[in-house]
Amino acid sequence: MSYSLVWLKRDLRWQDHAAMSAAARNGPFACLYVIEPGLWQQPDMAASHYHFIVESLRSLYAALRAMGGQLLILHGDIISVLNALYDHSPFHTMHSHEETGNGWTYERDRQVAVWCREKNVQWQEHRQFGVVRGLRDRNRWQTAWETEMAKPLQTLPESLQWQKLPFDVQVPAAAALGLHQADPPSRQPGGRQQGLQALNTFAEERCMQYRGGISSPLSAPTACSRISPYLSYGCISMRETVQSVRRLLLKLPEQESRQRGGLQAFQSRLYWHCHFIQKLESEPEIEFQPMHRGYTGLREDGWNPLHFQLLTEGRTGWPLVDACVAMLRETGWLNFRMRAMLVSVAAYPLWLHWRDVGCWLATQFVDYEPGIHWSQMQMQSGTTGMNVPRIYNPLKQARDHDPHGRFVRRWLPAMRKVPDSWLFEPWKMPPVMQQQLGFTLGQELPQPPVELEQATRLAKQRLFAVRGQPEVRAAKAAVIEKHGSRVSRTDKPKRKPRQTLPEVVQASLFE
Ligand SMILES: Cc1cc2nc3c(=O)[nH]c(=O)nc-3n(C[C@H](O)[C@H](O)[C@H](O)COP(=O)(O)OP(=O)(O)OC[C@H]3O[C@@H](n4cnc5c(N)ncnc54)[C@H](O)[C@@H]3O)c2cc1C
Repeated sequence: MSYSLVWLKRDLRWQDHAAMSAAARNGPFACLYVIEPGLWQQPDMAASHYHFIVESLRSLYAALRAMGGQLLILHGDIISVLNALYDHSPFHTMHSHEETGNGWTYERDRQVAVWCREKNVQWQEHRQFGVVRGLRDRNRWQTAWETEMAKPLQTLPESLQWQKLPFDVQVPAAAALGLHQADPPSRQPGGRQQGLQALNTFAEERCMQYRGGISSPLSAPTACSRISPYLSYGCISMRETVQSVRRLLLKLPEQESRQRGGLQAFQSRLYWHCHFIQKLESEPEIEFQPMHRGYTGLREDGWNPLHFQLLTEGRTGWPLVDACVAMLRETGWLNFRMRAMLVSVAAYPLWLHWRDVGCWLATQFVDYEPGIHWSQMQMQSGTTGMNVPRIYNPLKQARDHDPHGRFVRRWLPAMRKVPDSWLFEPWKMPPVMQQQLGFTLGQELPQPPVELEQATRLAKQRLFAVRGQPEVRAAKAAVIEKHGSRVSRTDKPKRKPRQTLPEVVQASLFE
């Protein structure tokens, strides 16, 4: 008897799984995950992503087995794997979730569509977030998001007809896929249980620190929810997350204002998750080209390999920047503000193009989600054309968010010897003092490669010269029309009408 195939991608769960639920309601089905060598050769992919995925697959494998089923995990390019399965036992339908991935997965999906047509296999793609494929009108987007989030969770029928296939699990070592980067030793572990644990501990307790706690790199690791990798690889679904938060909010007594405030602010971030992914879904080119094409050529010719090397090695000399790189290496995670600051330093004083910096950061973030990542890379580099460029000064950020140097001293051992008065600009310590403390400038204490204020001013001038061009100004409206948020214009309860919408809305993200 023929069956349906469920192709799992960034949706490593069975709960609230539209693709699996549709297949299971339609008779016998089999579940497949493919480890595709081509994907792992892309410059934005890293060993940490792979290990996280393998851990998540392990927990899903056990869960399906406990239900009497099977998770096929096969290694090879997707077309060969589909051919092998089809040649062994042909299937009539393939179900998967819509994926807003990188350029490689986009191209691969086109090939899969061709294969399905040739084999007469019906490929049904289901929505997994509030992201709309083929979106025509951004104005009604938020309403569509609300509708999607309010739908009942997808369930599996009580009696399941598993199609078992005689293929052994194939999980190559990371090195066999060419993944040689170190796995951050304190990275969040993959798996649904771990995702639920992060969500529950946050919703019940940690959310009380959310407001006011998410900006400093000291408090953010516990004040933030830390669910990002579990959403990125689909260990938990967006809908179940939104619904569980809303249920909790309904139950909360009015006087629990700290918890309520935290959960409400968190909820707005969940909305932003889909809002940013929608940009890449609507325009896959923004992985490679500026969102506003008028900024093409802005940084292309100025690539400075030394600046890039100092940044990626965490040796820029600006203590907060270098401490963030050290933390990333150890944990694979940073809070929003510190991510934005790293990109800002790269894009302005170091004048590095967002694409290469973005590939490097993608390999550092365990939660790498192409839609959020590339939209944010462009926003923080000033190439969207629609957001007022926000430039984070790393010295000011350090004064505001790590005034006593606890963070930098934790991550940069050399900083432990630096007296408080030189905490923010240690390279300015008089030579005698450096000698007394046993420092050699340029070694234990790197010296910034540029003078921060001057280099930032020059970068701003270059950016604003492009921004001021009449044709660039004229093209801005089309970018807003396609990608801008409409939250305060159409769907949000109206308080004060505002004109410069995207900038106003984004402000909430800079806490
Ligand atoms: C340059 C840059 C690159 C980024 N790349 C990624 C990425 O690859 N993957 C990723 O998940 N997030 C990315 N972010 C957004 C944000 O920094 C992370 O989502 C957040 O730090 C994850 O931690 P959390 O789950 O504890 O967040 P919380 O603050 O607890 O937020 C809950 C969820 O809301 C979503 N969210 C939060 N902030 C944002 C935001 N600003 N934009 C869109 N969605 C948001 C995420 O899904 C997050 O898991 C990036 C931000 C910047 C500035």
